[in-house]
Amino acid sequence: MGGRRGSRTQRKHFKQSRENVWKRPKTESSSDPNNPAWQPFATQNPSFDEYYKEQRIVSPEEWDAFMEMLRKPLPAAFRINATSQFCEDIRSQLANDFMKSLQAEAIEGGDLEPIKPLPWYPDNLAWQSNFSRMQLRKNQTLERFHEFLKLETEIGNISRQEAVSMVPPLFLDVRPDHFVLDVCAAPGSKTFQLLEIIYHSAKGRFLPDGMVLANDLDVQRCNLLIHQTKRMCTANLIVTNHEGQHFPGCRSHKNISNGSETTNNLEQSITQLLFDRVLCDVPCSGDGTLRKAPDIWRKWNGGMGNGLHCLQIHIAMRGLSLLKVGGRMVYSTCSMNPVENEAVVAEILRRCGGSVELVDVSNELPQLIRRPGLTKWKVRDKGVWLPSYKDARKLQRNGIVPSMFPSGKNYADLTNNNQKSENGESVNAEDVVQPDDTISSIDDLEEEVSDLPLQRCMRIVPHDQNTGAFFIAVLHKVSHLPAIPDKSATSQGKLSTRSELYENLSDQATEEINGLEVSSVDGADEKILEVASKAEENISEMALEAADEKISEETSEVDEKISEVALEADLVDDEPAGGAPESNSSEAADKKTDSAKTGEKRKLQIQSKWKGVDPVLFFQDETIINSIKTFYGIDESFPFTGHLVTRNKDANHVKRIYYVSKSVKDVLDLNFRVGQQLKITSVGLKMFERQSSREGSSAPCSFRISSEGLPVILPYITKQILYASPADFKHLLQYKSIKFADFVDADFGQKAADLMLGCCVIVLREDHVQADALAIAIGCWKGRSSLSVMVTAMDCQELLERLSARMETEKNGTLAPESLGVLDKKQDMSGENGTTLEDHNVEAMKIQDTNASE
Ligand SMILES: C[S@@+](CC[C@H](N)C(=O)[O-])C[C@H]1O[C@@H](n2cnc3c(N)ncnc32)[C@H](O)[C@@H]1O
Repeated sequence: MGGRRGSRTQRKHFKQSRENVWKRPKTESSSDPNNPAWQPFATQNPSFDEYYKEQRIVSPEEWDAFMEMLRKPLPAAFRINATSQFCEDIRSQLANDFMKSLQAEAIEGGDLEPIKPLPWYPDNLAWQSNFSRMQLRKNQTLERFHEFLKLETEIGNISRQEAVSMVPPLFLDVRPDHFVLDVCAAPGSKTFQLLEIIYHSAKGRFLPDGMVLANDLDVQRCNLLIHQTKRMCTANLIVTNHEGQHFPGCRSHKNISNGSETTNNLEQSITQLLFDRVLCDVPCSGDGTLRKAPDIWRKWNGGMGNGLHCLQIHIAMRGLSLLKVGGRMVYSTCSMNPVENEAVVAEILRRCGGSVELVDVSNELPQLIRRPGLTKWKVRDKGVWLPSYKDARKLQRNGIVPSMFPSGKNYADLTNNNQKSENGESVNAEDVVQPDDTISSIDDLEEEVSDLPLQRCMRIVPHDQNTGAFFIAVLHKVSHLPAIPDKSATSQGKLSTRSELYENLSDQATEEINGLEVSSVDGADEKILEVASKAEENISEMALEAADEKISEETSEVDEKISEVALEADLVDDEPAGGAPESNSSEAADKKTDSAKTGEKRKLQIQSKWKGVDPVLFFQDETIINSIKTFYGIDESFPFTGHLVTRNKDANHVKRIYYVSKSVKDVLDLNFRVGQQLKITSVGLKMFERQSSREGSSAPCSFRISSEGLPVILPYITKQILYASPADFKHLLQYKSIKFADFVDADFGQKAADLMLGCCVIVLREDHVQADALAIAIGCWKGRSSLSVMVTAMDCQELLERLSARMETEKNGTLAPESLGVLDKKQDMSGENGTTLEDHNVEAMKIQDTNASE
């Protein structure tokens, strides 16, 4: 079953592409070679050649090899889900079965290695196949491999992900207790990987201490991410929907114990949302994915990166301000453009003035071939090369800012001999050209070279190891960020008026760029106005950081008020959440007005209620909680109180109860205290679902355990749980519903008959005395005369095959699939009993248990 026992949800709506869905939509004619209108993609673009030759991203001698590789299709890469209970089976199937059986085909086709583990990925968990899609369909051996890839992806045991895209999470050095922020997370490949790393290093513990907060600006992509990560079955994930550059700080100035709000636990809760690790996989022009998305050849132009540079800096700066001192942040793009890469890293280093270091990670992942970051590059704008910012000024290129250049210098400061920025404030010493730097004539200046250690950045180029291209920089926060004024678009580029900014950005807003649709007029307007107003107000990320970190008593009080007011305002038109008191609406409104004056910036983030987003509420209905505990005999040691949440305001009609880890619970507690600054689109692991069938409502407990939640609670269940022999377990998977009298093990049949009506858990009896979290177990329905599985047909098939394969491998002789009467897959799935109870409804329940209405 997928992921950590797998989410059994239908994935058909999300099939198009998990990794790449945020990219440009393919036109019908461009994607289907069988369509008569289909034309092969042009795989050249003269401006691309000119741009990158000039940037010298590879040496002139390598240019042809680089271009040749860019024109070849990208080999398929995938990762085995390290937390899947079949991880080892799959790894061994790849190494022992497919590697050998595919070898002959590969040699025939001229490839030496058909599939191979990526040497730099730990534990042989990531693989690359050298077959193209067409080849995979060619013959039976390949088709079998193709089917394997499809099924295991569907189940969640493997994830298709571009090899280079797997690199950034590996450099984050994530540990099981870390709080990790994934700022631009959708569609979630790296979030999934981060969670895997947390779980894997937590050594099988189903509730690690850490958590991942995955954020994305685009709500639809957030939904894709939620779907994708469902397969992880994790209680340690929060998904939010914010602009990364304005991600809320959630600073609470009350040091409240957890217990005062939701529990009696006296542990101190967190008072600010800070992270041990931050991943900024920012929106970019994406030309590193040319091999996978060849339509980029046609769309590519030299200005694409310029339009994203400032946003990338803002997102990265916000990421750094949310990072704990001592923490690590990875900045990455799938672009080859230095303006989106080294220039951004250089600018954040300058802004952080020594509080952030670029880490030399040359000793980490030594088998990954990478090249050092560039220290010199040029900027191209509207077909003209600009070696330094002075050229941009000369040519009045308003869209170009000093930080795009290697030196980051604003020559206006030089020529004006002025140590003040344009808004009159002192600028960061590192940005000012010092006297001994003075250039006698700025016309002398040709090519700029950065004096920052940008060679520590990593560039992955396609022809080094047959991949896409990627850029990665690893940053370490050594101390609090300095409080310095913003020197973003306005002060740097003399873009002092809204109209200038508008014009500048409109020029750039011509392309649909990865993850950021700047082509739409509305979208562009919104972005432009936002940047313009930001520039006018001179509100910087640094100022926010300063406010966060060097907060005075006074501001602290103000913030607290804002939070309280926001919370109260929330409560006026909503029901109390988390046991917080109700408030008087006019008072709240007054307070809100006062606070609004003092906290204009923050007000934007603290909306009293997030429109269109279900509230997150702690579930505290003791009657229901106790009925669940009693029915399933849940051991007292299972942390229940304060860990259950719902998204339904109507306590009487709660359909799903989600479980959250301690780390997520702490963040939710904090979020309530700060007036729900986080716009949470998804949180928690679906643990219990209300039975709505006729039989279900007559069962003693109206909630069943969901498939996703089962692994977490399994070790704590003492009632409604049975251990089936391999033969009976397989029969259940095969026939889906079995009468008590028909079980091979009559004793088991009798025990099943003795269970209470309703949901129960059947564990595969191995050597376990007691089920542990890694045991193979399925949710079933105990009807009046039979037991029915509550698992999707696809998951049943996967489980059956995996169990059969395991048993064959173990060669214990007695449990060969044939001897267990395992039916042919097709026969099995097409039968009436193929209907399963996943996503149960009344009808499904009736069909499954044919005797239910007796
Ligand atoms: C390169 S993709 C991220 C890919 C993702 N990390 C993964 O591995 O699956 C960039 C993402 O940034 C999002 N995005 C664009 N602008 C953003 C912003 N201002 N704040 C946060 N996310 C943003 C896009 O919606 C897109 O999903």
